[in-house]
Amino acid sequence: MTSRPLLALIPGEPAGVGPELTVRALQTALPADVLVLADRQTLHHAAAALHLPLELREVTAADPSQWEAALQWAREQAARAVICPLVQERETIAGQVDPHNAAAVINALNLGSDLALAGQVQGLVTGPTHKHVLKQAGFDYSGTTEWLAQRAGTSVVMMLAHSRLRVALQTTHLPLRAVADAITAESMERTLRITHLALQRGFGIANPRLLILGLNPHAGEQGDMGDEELRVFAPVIAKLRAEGMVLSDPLPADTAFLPKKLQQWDAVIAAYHDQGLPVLKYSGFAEAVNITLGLPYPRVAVDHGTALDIAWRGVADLGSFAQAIKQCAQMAMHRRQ
Ligand SMILES: NC(=O)c1ccc[n+]([C@@H]2O[C@H](COP(=O)([O-])OP(=O)(O)OC[C@H]3O[C@@H](n4cnc5c(N)ncnc54)[C@H](O)[C@@H]3O)[C@@H](O)[C@H]2O)c1
Ligand SMILES: N[C@H](C(=O)O)[C@H](O)COP(=O)(O)O
Repeated sequence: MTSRPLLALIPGEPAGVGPELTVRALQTALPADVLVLADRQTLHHAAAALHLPLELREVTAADPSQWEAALQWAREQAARAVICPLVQERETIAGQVDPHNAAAVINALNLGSDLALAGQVQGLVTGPTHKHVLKQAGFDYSGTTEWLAQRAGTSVVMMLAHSRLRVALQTTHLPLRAVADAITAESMERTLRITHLALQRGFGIANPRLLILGLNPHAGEQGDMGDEELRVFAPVIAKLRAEGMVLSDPLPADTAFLPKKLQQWDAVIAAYHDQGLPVLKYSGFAEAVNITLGLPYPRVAVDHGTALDIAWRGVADLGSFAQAIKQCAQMAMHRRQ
């Protein structure tokens, strides 16, 4: 038995950079044992394209009693991994998504979720998925965050983070037109509570300070440019402040990210995806990770997409993928303690 956590590792979209990053990560000393959930041939082909060694030992998800011997074999040498194979319908062509292979991606996410919910793995690390090809194949999929939340039957918050900035989102993969209506007093309160609790429990911040971005330009300019800040945000903030939470007023997003201002806060709560993530990615692309707060297990993903334009060429930055494994391992250890 080892004290290292066991994480399920899902490369994501086969035609993207996920298989390449998986193979490259497996060449390095990892801070956790991993159980790869993917198509075996795709990983071998990616390794061959990169001229990298790769040995895979197959186990079945249904029989965890086999796992320890296989994990011990993998620990002995780099470029070895244990895999629960999820067979794709078609061979992967790097850079070309194929809806026929979407089911294998979804099956990997479902298996990873089931294993994590059952406590058979202590966390889930995911590479990038291609939202459109999964939708095209008939899955009601808007993102892995939402998919895992639904399978776990819980509400979650998407937070992207690097060492200098954390950004949590009130809304995720929605058309901009739908954003204002999606932010209700209930949804906002839920987002703030989940983020507050996750920062306390997962990050050791005793009383997290949350900087809340307004929805409208100039945070509504006292209601002249939109009244959501007065009508929806302010009452929720007042209610939670009365419980002791440290929350800013709704602040204008254009100056909220000034480095001096950020020093006083532990996380920024952005109203929508492209209000918060461009700043986060500009300031830390390839070192940041995407953490799903509120799940009953740690789930950490990369901060980038499938990068079809550079897949399997060996030029993709491994930083975010490696950091996702490290962060998930740390969170799993923290929960164990
Ligand atoms: N975590 C995720 O699952 C995730 C995140 C973002 C986007 N996506 C999905 O990925 C697909 C493509 O999205 P996109 O084109 O907007 O974003 P993208 O991140 O795939 O690509 C944007 C640009 O960043 C570059 N890039 C991405 N990752 C890189 C890396 N590791 N190293 C170096 N350069 C890298 C790409 O080459 C491209 O030029 C979409 O279907 C989107 O939904 C998934
Ligand atoms: N919104 C994230 C980003 O832009 O990086 C990413 O698409 C999230 O994807 P998942 O929910 O599929 O992890």
